[in-house]
Amino acid sequence: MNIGEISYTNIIPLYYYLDRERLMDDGATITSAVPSKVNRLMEENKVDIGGISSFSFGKNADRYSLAPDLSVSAFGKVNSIFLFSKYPIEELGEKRIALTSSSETSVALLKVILHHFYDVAASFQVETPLFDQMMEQYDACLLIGDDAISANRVNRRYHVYDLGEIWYQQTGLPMVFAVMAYRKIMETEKKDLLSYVIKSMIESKERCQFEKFSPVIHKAMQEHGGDYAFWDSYFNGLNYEFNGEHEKGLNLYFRLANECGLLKTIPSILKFSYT
Ligand SMILES: C=C(O[C@@H]1C=C(C(=O)O)C=C[C@H]1O)C(=O)O
Repeated sequence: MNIGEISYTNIIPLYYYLDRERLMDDGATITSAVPSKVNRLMEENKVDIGGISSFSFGKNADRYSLAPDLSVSAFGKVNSIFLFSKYPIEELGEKRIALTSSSETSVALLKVILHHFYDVAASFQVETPLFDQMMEQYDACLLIGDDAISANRVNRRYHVYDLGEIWYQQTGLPMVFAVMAYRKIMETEKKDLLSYVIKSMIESKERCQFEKFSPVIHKAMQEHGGDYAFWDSYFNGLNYEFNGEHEKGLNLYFRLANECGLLKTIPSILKFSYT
C-alpha cells in the first residue's frame, strides 16, 4: 500500500504520529509531494490512500471513498490560500491570473468565487508557484500552502484575498480543502492495513490537538521560520474534522463547481463505506 502525504505544513497533524517503522514492516510506503502530484498519483493507482485535494475527490468519487473524521478545512480564514492582486478583486474582469500548479481545490475555488460571488470573468494560466515571476507577468496570482505563507510574509504591494475567508463570508459553511481518501478497492485488497492507517491518522490528529500542536509548531518553525505565535494561530485556524457541516460545505462547493463547468457531475459522496 502506498500512502500519499501532502508536503505542506497544514496537513502535518494527520501524519505526525504515524508509526512509520511499523508501516514499513507491514509493507506500506509513503510518498510525499504537493497536492496536485498526490492527486495524480492516486488517479494513476500509484497511491492507495492519502490526503488529496477535495476537488480531486469530487472528480473520482465513483472509485474513491472518504476516510472518516479527517480533512484540512477552515471556517473562515485559512491563512495559506491567497489571491495576490494588483487590482481589487471586483476589478479582475478580463485580467490575467496565474494559478499555482500545486493545487486543484483552490484553483477551482477561485474560479467559483470569481464567477458566482463577483461575476468576474478573468483569464487563467497554470504556472510554477514562484511569486515574483508570477506577479511580473500577470495581474494576479493564486498561491497555496507554504508558498502562500512565504509570499504573504514579504508582500507589501498587492491586495491579498484569503479564499477560505471569502467562502465562509458568502456561504456560512466551512471550506474543505483536502480530504483523506482511499481507492475503494483497498477495502477488499488491504482491509486490515487500511483500517490501521486510518485509525492511526485519527489518533495522530487527536494527539496533536491535545498537545495544542506544540511539537508540530516547533517543526514548522525549524523548517520555515516564523515565530511560535504565528504557527500557533495558523494551526488553530485550521480544522481537521469531517462532520455534517463539512459535508454541506463540500456539497455546495461541488455544486457550484459543476455550475461553472469545472466538474462534469455533482458527485454523490460522503457515504463512508469504512467505519
Ligand atoms: C490549507 C491548504 O489546503 C491545501 C489545498 C489544496 C488544494 O488547493 O488543492 C490541497 C490540499 C490542502 O493541503 C493549503 O495548502 O494552504
